[in-house]
Amino acid sequence: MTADLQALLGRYSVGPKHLVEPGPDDAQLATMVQAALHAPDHAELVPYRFKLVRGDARAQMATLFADAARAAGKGEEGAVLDAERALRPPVTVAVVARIDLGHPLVPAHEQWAALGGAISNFLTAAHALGFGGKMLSGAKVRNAAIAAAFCEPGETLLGWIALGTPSRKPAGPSRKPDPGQVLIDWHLPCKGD
Ligand SMILES: Cc1cc2nc3c(=O)[nH]c(=O)nc-3n(C[C@H](O)[C@H](O)[C@H](O)COP(=O)(O)O)c2cc1C
Repeated sequence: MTADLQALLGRYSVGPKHLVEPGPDDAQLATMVQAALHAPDHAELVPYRFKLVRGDARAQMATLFADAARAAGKGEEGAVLDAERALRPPVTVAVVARIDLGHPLVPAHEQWAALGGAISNFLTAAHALGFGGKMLSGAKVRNAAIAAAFCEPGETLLGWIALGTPSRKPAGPSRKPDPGQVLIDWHLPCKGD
């Protein structure tokens, strides 16, 4: 198997609990974004932005997360847990969608598909560079204060990619379905079926 395929087939998500320093540096992050930009993207709209949260900005995001947890009725324990989700990963990348609902050629679902491909390429590049990462969302993406802190009008906060050095290998075997469940020979349905 080629190294490229090994990186692709060996990728797995690593949650914030299992991410430690060091996080990726500027050049490594730029490579991840380059990989994201190589995903299929109809009309090259680049319908997304990645916003880096690192250093002191993590504490600012932690405050937003804790306030959102309190507003959602999670109490002080929930607030501490959610703040921890912002503080633990060495680097977090907020994923912001910029979907043009009125585009004459590219409908919204194609733009979302382009964003999905970008996230996938980003995470595969992170893995190939030796980092762990996980795409995360949760109800807090719909919290008004958090959304306003990350988005311009018309943008949507999809979630965050937590990034760092994995402190452990995946817990068990891959839960992915057999390719045969997904790859199906197509024929025109017979009339009367
Ligand atoms: C847009 C998006 C949001 C996600 N949000 C969460 C989340 O909030 N919590 C979570 O545990 N997994 C979430 N996931 C799934 C994980 O990122 C991951 O894909 C899943 O745990 C499967 O692990 P794997 O990537 O190792 O196959 C999300 C995935 C996507 C694409």
